[in-house]
Amino acid sequence: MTNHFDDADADGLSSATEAHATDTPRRDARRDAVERVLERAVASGREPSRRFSEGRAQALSDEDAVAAGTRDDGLQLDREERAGLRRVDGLSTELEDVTEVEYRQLRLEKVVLIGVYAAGSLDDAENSLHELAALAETAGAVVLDGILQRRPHPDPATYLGRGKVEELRDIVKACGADTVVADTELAPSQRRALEDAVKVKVIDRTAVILDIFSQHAKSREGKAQVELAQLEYLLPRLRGWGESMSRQAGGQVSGGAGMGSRGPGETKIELDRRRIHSRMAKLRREIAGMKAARDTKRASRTKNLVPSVSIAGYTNAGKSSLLNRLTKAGVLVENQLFATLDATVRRTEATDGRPYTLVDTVGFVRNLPHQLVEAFRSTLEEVQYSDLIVHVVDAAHPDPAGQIRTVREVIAEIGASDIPELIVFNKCDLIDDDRVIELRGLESGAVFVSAATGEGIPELLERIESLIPAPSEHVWLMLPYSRGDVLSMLHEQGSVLELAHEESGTRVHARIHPDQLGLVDAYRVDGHAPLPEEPPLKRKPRREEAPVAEMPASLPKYDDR
Ligand SMILES: Nc1nc2c(ncn2[C@@H]2O[C@H](COP(=O)(O)OP(=O)(O)OP(=O)(O)O)[C@@H](O)[C@H]2O)c(=O)[nH]1
Ligand SMILES: [Mg+2]
Repeated sequence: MTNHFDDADADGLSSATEAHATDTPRRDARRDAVERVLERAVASGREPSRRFSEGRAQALSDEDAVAAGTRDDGLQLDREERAGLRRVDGLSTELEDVTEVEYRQLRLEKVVLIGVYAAGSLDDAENSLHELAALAETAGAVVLDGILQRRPHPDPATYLGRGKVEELRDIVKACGADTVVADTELAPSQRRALEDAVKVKVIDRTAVILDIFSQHAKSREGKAQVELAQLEYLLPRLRGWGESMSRQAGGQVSGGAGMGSRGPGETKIELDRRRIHSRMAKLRREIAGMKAARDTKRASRTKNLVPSVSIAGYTNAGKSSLLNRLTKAGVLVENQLFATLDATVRRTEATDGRPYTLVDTVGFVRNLPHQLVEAFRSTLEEVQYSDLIVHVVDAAHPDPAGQIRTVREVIAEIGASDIPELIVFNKCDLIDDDRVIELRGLESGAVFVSAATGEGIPELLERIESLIPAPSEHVWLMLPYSRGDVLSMLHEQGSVLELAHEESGTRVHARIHPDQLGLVDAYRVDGHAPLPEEPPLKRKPRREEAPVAEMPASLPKYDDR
């Protein structure tokens, strides 16, 4: 058997305090561990050899490459708070310490990753493993080692094949890991069998993502939804005496159930189940209540006829950076997965004065746990009801097509695939011209920007403005000074194109929504005549600016009928 964990590495990693002190040693350690695993996989799988030093996480950017972007933001609001969430070494999570109901409060620390890939899909497995390592690290763990096994399908009983399970047990023992993380969603029975074999906690990708979400959710609704998702995940995975005894009764296992199957007893499990069910019911009720409040809020936005643009995309693509760049919103930006977990809505204005909202959303990830798709409809709901989806893609990522596919799948899952989509390749400061050509081939209508340098942002704004629905009706009005309310309605919801203060009132040329025509009918001076040729758009005069002196010639004469 290969030496999975040589001493030099062990030294570097055993001092987890050091690794926690700054990000770089952690990241280096993660990268080393993942590369070791991949090298082994290549050696055993006889895949064509390749360079792993190029390997990068599916989502996490290369630290050096994004450093410039990170430094420039200056908007890392709760970064310190976030850093405080990183776990402390020494809180060991031996399987026996963890009662089943507390299973959801994982304390990941020293983890070993495992994955299975089919022949020919090593590239994909590599990306996925890097991403899993990044996820584990975001959750606060240090990645020590791992096993990648090539086989057509995971073993239905133990995920890895029997020989590999033994190897895994040795690796876990040798490096003192306390958790094994599988790069997939494990069936409850697989997880159980693996735990019995390796004697430490085994969790899957879904559990890691849920854990990250639970650490980072901030709003009351976000927290409630994550808890609900966790309980949903937990429920079929409760285990205890009851089960292992019935297994014994069936003659399957005798005495070898292992410490992982020692549970708090059948009654306790039943009690837990009931408690979980009632907690879930309570959470569902609470969420329904909060949803009503959110709907009202959104309805008032919809009622205002303000178009909404949602910024969606793979996690770490730079959505929040882009929102900050577009609106100076001050949203947390981190080279971390799922930095954003609650929707941030910002109101902004097109160059012609039309207001619209920009919504930052939670990042998408491959194999998004289905419990979370359900649970995160709240942030994704903003996507569902938006007029335009700005789909941000990390241009410097090794597999942008894969990311785009994943995001579109989730968009389809939430029933938003009929909303217009604008692909934006971000982080263009990191790519060369060849790459631009390649990406253009992938998505011909895309805009290329850099949230870090501001490159391409004006063009992006222009494209957004051209794609959001514009108030379609032109009206020419003579508003008496007593109707300041109508004028402000035009400013807020429509688009005021020209305006002149005259003796008897304000003369206005504006674009409004068809269902607002009734509100201004009394003041129309265009006599509902066929609309003239559309005049060129002009920037809306600021309200404090001096009134426009003269009316343009295109304006019809005031008709005193
Ligand atoms: N070099 C470079 N880095 C960027 C750019 N835009 C964002 N980044 C970096 O990419 C990382 C992720 O940015 P975020 O804005 O947090 O990404 P996000 O898509 O909101 O991520 P989640 O909220 O985690 O889904 C940060 O380290 C940013 O500084 C860019 O244009 N160029
Ligand atoms: Mg974000």
